[in-house]
Amino acid sequence: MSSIPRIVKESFTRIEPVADGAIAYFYGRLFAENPRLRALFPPAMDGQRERLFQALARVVWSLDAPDELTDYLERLGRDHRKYGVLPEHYAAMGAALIATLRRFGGADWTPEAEAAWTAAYRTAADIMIAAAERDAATAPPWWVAEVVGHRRPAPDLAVVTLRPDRRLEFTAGQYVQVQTARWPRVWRRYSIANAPRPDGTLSLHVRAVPGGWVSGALVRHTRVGDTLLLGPARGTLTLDPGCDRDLLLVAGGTGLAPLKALAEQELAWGRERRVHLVVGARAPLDLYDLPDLRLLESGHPRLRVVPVPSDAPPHDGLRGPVADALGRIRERWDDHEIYVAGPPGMIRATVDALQNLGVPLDRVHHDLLEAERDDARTSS
Ligand SMILES: NC(=O)C1=CN([C@@H]2O[C@H](COP(=O)(O)OP(=O)(O)OC[C@H]3O[C@@H](n4cnc5c(N)ncnc54)[C@H](O)[C@@H]3O)[C@@H](O)[C@H]2O)C=CC1
Repeated sequence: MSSIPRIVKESFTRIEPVADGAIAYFYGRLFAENPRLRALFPPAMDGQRERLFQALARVVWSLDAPDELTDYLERLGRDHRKYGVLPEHYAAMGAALIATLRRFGGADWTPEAEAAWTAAYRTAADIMIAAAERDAATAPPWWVAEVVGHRRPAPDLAVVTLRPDRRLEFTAGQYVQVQTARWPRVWRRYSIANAPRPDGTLSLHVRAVPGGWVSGALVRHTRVGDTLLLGPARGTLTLDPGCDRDLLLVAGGTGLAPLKALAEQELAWGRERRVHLVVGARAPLDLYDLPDLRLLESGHPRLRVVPVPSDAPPHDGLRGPVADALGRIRERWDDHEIYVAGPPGMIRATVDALQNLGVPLDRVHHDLLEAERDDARTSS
């Protein structure tokens, strides 16, 4: 068996403690030697540095799991198309990476380590390039989408409806990356809030978070007729068409978006499954989509929508943390397939509550890791 994984992992453990300096050096060197590449990256590099290191760590630690690694690299290669990355850029990245490792690898950086990293990088780059080329045969690197609807149900919220210039295929529950003209090369993820529609439009639920570049631009500075760029649809928070258990969908704030899409999809399939959509929000004003949800409910007896404002004064409905409300809506959920989306704390509290109610964890689907990653960013 090849010794490359072992050598690469061992030398990577020397780099991890000095990751910040190493990544800063890597980009400094890359841009000094290839000034034109700077234009592919956003003006502020903070999140970028973190993402690069996370991707590198994931590749290094999966070297012993070739199938998983190939899947990941192929996805990475396809996703890099929207940044304008070309095959020739990989050699420049590889040279800067090896130069960085040589500098930060200390006394353990040997010719053997350099040979192992060079071989591993070349293999990874070849997989990414090949996946990007295959993808280019069927899909554009990005879609230009016109804003055809922009509703502000609350000062910091917008429901934005977009019409891509060509059909953007997606499965209910997936997300797209969005770039606004105001913040070139800055991409942010938003869940698509609808099941695929015949006219190809898609809606996003956006809350302007404090200091949020893209979210602020989408809520406050975007009008009907503007255009945005969209990346391809991604994500695994999707329904299993073979599963016939009733559905419980638990949303917190704009985490409603993917769950509304799942509810629409399930209802469009027209099966017997019943759907509970529990919508957590801080205040009644934050139940921004309730009129639409009530309309959907009125046309589908199998759907029940339960709004749960957490910080609202007493009223005649349910209130309090959405996790606490579940046991009051129904005693048992262990016969349901369950999807949860919202802020990381809400996802964690909901999963704990479901576990206490006896629900097996393999029935509970969520994007906690990705929600944490989004939340950790100072600007969204
Ligand atoms: N696939 C997913 O999981 C998606 C997740 N999101 C995430 O959902 C969040 C939505 O943000 P907002 O609308 O501002 O939500 P928010 O801050 O207004 O909270 C929504 C609900 O979650 C509860 N909550 C918030 N923090 C909590 C905590 N630490 N523990 C327990 N409950 C908590 C609130 O009481 C409220 O009921 C964002 O973090 C966004 O990234 C958005 C779309 C998709």
